[in-house]
Amino acid sequence: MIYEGKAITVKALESGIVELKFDLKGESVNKFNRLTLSELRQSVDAIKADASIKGVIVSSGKDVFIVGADITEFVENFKLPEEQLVSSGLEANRIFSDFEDLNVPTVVAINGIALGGGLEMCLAADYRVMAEGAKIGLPEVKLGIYPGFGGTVRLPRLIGTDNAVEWIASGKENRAEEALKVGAVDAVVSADKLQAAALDLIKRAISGELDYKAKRQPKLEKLKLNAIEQMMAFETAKGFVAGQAGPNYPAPVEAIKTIQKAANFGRDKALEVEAAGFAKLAKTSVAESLIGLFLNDQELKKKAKAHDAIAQDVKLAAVLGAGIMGGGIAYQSASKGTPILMKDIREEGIKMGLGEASKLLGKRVEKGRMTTAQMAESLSAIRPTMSYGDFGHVDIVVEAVVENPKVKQAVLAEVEAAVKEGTILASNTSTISISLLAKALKRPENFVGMHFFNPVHMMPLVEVIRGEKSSDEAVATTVAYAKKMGKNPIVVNDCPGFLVNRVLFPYFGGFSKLLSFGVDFARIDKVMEKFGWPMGPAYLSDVVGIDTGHHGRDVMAEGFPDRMAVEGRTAVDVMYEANRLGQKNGKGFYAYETDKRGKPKKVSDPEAYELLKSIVAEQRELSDEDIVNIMMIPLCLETVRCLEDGIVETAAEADMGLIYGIGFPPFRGGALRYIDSVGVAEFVALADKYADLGALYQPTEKLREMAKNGQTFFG
Ligand SMILES: NC(=O)c1ccc[n+]([C@@H]2O[C@H](COP(=O)([O-])OP(=O)(O)OC[C@H]3O[C@@H](n4cnc5c(N)ncnc54)[C@H](O)[C@@H]3O)[C@@H](O)[C@H]2O)c1
Repeated sequence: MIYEGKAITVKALESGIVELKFDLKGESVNKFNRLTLSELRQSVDAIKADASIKGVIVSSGKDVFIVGADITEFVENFKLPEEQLVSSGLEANRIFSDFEDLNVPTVVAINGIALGGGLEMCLAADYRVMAEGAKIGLPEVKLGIYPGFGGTVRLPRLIGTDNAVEWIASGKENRAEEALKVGAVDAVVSADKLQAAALDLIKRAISGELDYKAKRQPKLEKLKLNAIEQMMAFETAKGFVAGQAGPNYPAPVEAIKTIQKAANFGRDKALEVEAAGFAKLAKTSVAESLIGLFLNDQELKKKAKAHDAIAQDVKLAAVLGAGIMGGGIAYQSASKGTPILMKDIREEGIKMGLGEASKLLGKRVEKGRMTTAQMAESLSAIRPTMSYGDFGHVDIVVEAVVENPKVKQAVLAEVEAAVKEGTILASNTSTISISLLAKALKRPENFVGMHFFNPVHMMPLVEVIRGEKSSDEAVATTVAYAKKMGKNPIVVNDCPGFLVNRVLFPYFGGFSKLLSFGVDFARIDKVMEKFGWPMGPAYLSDVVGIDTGHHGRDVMAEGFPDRMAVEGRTAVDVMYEANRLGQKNGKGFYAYETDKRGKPKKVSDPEAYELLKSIVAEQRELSDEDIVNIMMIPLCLETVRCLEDGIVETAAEADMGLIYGIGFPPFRGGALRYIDSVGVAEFVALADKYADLGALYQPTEKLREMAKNGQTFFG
């Protein structure tokens, strides 16, 4: 044994060939944590010191090669001052360069996924052999940073600037055939032949049949592009990538700028450019938010998994109501492999639900994601019915009829009588308290909320609501069913609006205030879209439906009269009374025309402006910053209240709920991380500045305490 550590071993294979194997003890995958990096340093030194070594094969003892850096370590690491980040980056890079500079040939056997630092390790070797099923890529931009172990230097020198820019700026994972095509790897073989192929390569390099030094050389030199070619490649790429990523996600463009800046340098100088840019990105709030988001998502998955032990298997589901939501739920369940009965009281309802499902399936066939046979199979897994005939075999029923407590209670009592004892009943209500609906049931312990978002097939979140009497089994089974449907479930406690809508309505409260000050809604939309929302509040109201918003607002006002009570006529009342219901009837805040592709296109409508004149209480001149604050403060404070009231258990779940449920700008990390990034004390002071706008702008006592004590939501 030449080296033996907890993450890496180096041992002799045969006639001067050694194997450097990554196999992190106590973990299911290999990752580049501090330990692995320091052991790589020692391994490389040990190889260097042993003159008998003639060649090195790098391999993995796990199913994956190396999944990338240990992202949990980023949080601590990135707190270091920028200069220290640069120097630790350069120190890490010296290890990879020393490995690359070994006086003997090196071959990597990529048996499974090799991402980020994992791929950068491979790039430092002379030759790469890849197993057919493996995937490689540099996904760092998804975390608001770029590759920092030489990826921006070695990849363009190996596969050409255009390909490297595409790989790095998109962060995509690449299959073996793509990797081979662009020259990122030298050979692709079936998994069982990988070791033999690596051995064969190294022997040929040792014997001199392959010139490994010539193979290595381009990675040590400047890029092979003349000035004009460079300008063409980089300027076009920057423009295109900036357009795709948008101004709030700087990392992809920074990566291109770095490749460009280092284009005329040899490896070592180029690595210095990379390290400087990496440290800058690591210190941005975008990187902090996106890394936080990744870690929050991990926490969410862990929490959802904890329910598995007591969850019942859902073999057959049912949905009541074949409307917008019912149709979407049926499609999602069937296409993910759980057959579902779809019941409605109206023939047209069923036709609509089925029509919606077959439209969505048809689109998947069109895009080549599904065969027509699979489409037929999914469609036949949706069984439309107008009776409770087969409900005796159903494991879970999702109720998605109209949003009316009396109707829902009646329907739930009716279905309870038609199902077996252990069947879980779940309501897809958007706002009505689960404990209230449970009052109509004989077995309230089997009842929970299962709140999907529209459109069901697109929106990743499902809120699973635990009512006062819901059992752990009912919650666990619903969580498991949501996961099986490909969704991210978050368990929340009961209150009107649950987490997401309880937080969304105060945001609309802010919107109402702005309109009462005479601010143009189209300007508000623009400002909030620039802030990072996928659509502004006026457009969102039109998409959701003014009637839905109007109704929800009243339910929330009843639930939280101290701060959500409606004061006088608002913009939503005006629109509702004028029968401007939004996209569904072609006019709301905007008017809607159909574009060439048959999609609704919003246009300005003077009539809407005329109507809104009646609700302007007082004309105020407000800056764009005021608009953001007036919209965001109520949303953030309500999220704080949800956490304090125990509606949601952790800050991570609250933030992820908003990102997955309503498209809160991911680069801002969620409402609570947004407060952290403003500074808790600064945020409280900001809210106090708008105190005249009412109770929605009132920080909680606990938040004031946090501000005083210098606490944050995320460490
Ligand atoms: N639309 C959304 O954006 C959205 C989002 C999340 C949750 N929700 C909630 O989902 C539920 C359904 O909303 P929707 O937008 O799909 O409504 P919808 O009006 O499109 O559909 C409701 C369907 O229920 C049917 N129905 C009525 N009474 C019934 C009964 N007794 N048995 C069976 N079917 C019956 C109706 O015929 C209709 O087809 C509501 O509680 C709503 O608050 C809606």
